[in-house]
Amino acid sequence: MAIANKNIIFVAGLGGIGLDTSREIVKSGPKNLVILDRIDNPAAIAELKAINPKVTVTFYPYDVTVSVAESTKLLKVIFDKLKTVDLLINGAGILDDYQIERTIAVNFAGTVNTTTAIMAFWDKRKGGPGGVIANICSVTGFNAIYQVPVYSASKAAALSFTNSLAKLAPITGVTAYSINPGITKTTLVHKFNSWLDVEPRVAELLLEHPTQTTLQCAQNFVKAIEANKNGAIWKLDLGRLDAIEWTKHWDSGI
Ligand SMILES: NC(=O)c1ccc[n+]([C@@H]2O[C@H](COP(=O)([O-])OP(=O)(O)OC[C@H]3O[C@@H](n4cnc5c(N)ncnc54)[C@H](O)[C@@H]3O)[C@@H](O)[C@H]2O)c1
Ligand SMILES: CCCCCCO
Repeated sequence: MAIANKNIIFVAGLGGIGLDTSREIVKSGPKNLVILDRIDNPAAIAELKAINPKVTVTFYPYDVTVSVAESTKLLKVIFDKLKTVDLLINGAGILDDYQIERTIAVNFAGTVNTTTAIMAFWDKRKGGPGGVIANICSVTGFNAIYQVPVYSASKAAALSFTNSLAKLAPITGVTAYSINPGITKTTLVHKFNSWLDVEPRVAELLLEHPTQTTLQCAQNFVKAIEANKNGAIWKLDLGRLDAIEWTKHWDSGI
């Protein structure tokens, strides 16, 4: 998908990975970049507008843990204004294995509910135009950081959901792919709690290994958007962008 002249909704577009990705997206000249986020950062919005004045950058406060009905109400405001939306990026995530329910609510249910809400506007069975969803999951969805099993499982769940969305594209007209960053230096990863304190030094130990910058991640994120490959499982690790072949161990047959 060429980003130029498209309308993009970016949930969590102001975070560490999010803001650098928003910067790279704006450089590619979409018509609208609508950022939904729990954090409000007017200076960041102003900076994005200044990067490319031709792009209309708007912000709406949004917490992905609200109901589908609440999400739908916000999306209606956006669709009434934009008329069409080409890409939804779901990027919200927390990393704190003390917060079990909230981790599942933000990282998994938040992605599911926001996706479910936009289907009302896109589903071709209701005369919708279809659309594209990019879900930010994680390499921990492939193989866990087992000291944060709740976080890792929430990302595996989001990855599984995204893979199913892609398989359902012929029915719904909505395609989907996952964005799976490796360890990327943001505030999320500086320090975080392991589950039941099984490893108090988990962040310190992980950060002893090579990481990537948010800019490297963002530049590869844009390449994945441009590739626009339904069902792709993109690994964005150590400054690389690689499509992962998922190993099939069982097939439902349907
Ligand atoms: N940094 C990494 O190493 C890494 C690796 C793989 C995946 N990820 C994922 O990338 C995404 C961004 O992470 P980051 O490292 O930039 O961290 P970050 O903490 O800088 O960004 C997290 C983003 O999620 C938003 N968010 C959190 N809770 C929310 C809620 N309830 N409603 C709406 N928005 C909410 C935050 O406001 C922020 O914009 C997350 O989903 C994270 O799990 C990060
Ligand atoms: C340093 C640990 C970062 C974990 C986030 C991977 O999704």
